[in-house]
Amino acid sequence: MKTNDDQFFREAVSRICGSDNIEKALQECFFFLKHYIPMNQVILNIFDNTTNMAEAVVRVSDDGILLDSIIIPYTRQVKKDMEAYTSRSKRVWMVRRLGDYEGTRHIAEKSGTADFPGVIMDLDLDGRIIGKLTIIHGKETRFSEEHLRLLEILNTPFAFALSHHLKHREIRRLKDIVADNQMYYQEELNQISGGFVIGADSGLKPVMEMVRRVAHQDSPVLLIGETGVGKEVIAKALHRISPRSDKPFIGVNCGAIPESLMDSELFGHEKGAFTGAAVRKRGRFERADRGSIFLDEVGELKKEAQVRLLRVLQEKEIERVGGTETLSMDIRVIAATHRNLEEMIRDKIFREDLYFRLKVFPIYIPPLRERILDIPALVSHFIQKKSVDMKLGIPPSIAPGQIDKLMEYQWPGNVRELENAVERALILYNGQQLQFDGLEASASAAPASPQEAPAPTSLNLDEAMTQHITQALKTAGGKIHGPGGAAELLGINPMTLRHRLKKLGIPFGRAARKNYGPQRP
Ligand SMILES: Nc1ncnc2c1ncn2[C@@H]1O[C@H](COP(=O)(O)OP(=O)(O)OP(=O)(O)O)[C@@H](O)[C@H]1O
Repeated sequence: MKTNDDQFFREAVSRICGSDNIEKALQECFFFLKHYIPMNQVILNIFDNTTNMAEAVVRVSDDGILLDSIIIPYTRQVKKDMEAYTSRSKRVWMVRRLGDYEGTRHIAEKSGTADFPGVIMDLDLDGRIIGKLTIIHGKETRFSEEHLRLLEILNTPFAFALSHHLKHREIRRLKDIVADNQMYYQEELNQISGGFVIGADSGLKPVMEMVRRVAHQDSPVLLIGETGVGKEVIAKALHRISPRSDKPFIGVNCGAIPESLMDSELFGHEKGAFTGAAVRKRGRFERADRGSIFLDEVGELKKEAQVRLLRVLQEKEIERVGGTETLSMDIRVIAATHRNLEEMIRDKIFREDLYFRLKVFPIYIPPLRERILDIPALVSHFIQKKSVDMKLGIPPSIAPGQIDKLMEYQWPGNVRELENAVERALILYNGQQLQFDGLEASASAAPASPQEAPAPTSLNLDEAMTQHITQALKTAGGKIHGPGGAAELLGINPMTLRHRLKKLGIPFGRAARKNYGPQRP
């Protein structure tokens, strides 16, 4: 190595390895190399053999670091070229037109440099090409053998820097997955520490029966019910008993994400896809891969987002915003709504095709006023849970007559409202017994859904039975016998059920089916 080569090498390496941030390092190096080799753009590319995608990992030009990401599929020819490498004698060579050389054609076309001459260097580490460095200058530029010789001196440092960057990137990706899993296990812990379904053996029995039936399939499930009835609780229960239970459960509140961020939230984005997209971000679909995605308030999705969601459901593929790579997804979709989607279809604010995709298996969750027998267990569950959260020591007991009062109330906000009422009572707790005051004032409040008739509130056995059987009929869409029929859901003989229906005066049969609502399975 000549002395000036020695100095050149040291100066260049101090720049290539001078920063953990490869963009910054390449930019520093670019300014230095410009004194020796003509260039107005330098690109570090990788070729991923597993996905057959070529990616411009970093691009630096006279204008600075170019942020828009370029990832494109590469052809068999490129692969051949890479494989032929071992028999090629040169690691650095020039091409008259970047668009004519297979290994650079795709990225050159995408970056508008296809007509330019360039110098290409295979970056070689441990006898394997890990990427390419491409140097580009004006159309008339003639690179010399001396330029190639100088560049080749820097092969190993460039290869090292690229390899270090790729490892760093992989660690970031894995960290992301670990964070996801952590979130998931936290959820699991929450479930174990009391987040299970109260009422699974009473008012929600027909619901849980449906959940158990569908859990082992991959079919989309649509949970329908008023706000606060526990749709998310049921969605988590479904995921938990499904074969995907060891994979993530990712929730999306479709009503809470601004329209402008919806695509990036759901599908992720590439680095530089828009202002502020400084790093690549995985979307919720990608995070939910092999697990379940819970699309809460799906009725709130705007029309454009509905179209994109439909495409994902049909094609089971996503593309990150600003990306070209297509990612296959294996996801169980659980959607939920408190709105009447059929009415929204009539009003042309919800797409019918999306509705049919989502409602493959609809499950109706009845409002709390239709399953008042669950109230005592729910109240006791919330008292236990919140006493721990509020560090109250031994959970207080309930004053006599209070449970009756809670069972007489209509609960327009359903279980959520009940949970809040318990919390309020605990805050006001004076060391005696728990009182639930302030409910009477809103006892006449209308139910959250105008479609639902108020339930009987008496504890009379016949009335409670009527309520329970009516719920099973609603879940079964009025069907009595056969799979999914009310008799099966209730675990009794269809003949016995018919007998009880007559005795209790509950309408049934073909003519009465309309009573059990079109949205209910
Ligand atoms: N069966 C249940 N067992 C235990 N907790 C429940 C049950 N149902 C609801 N909850 C609790 O009530 C609250 C509301 O439930 P959840 O968020 O699942 O309702 P939702 O129907 O999804 O509401 P929204 O329509 O507003 O999204 C939560 O804190 C939840 O833990």
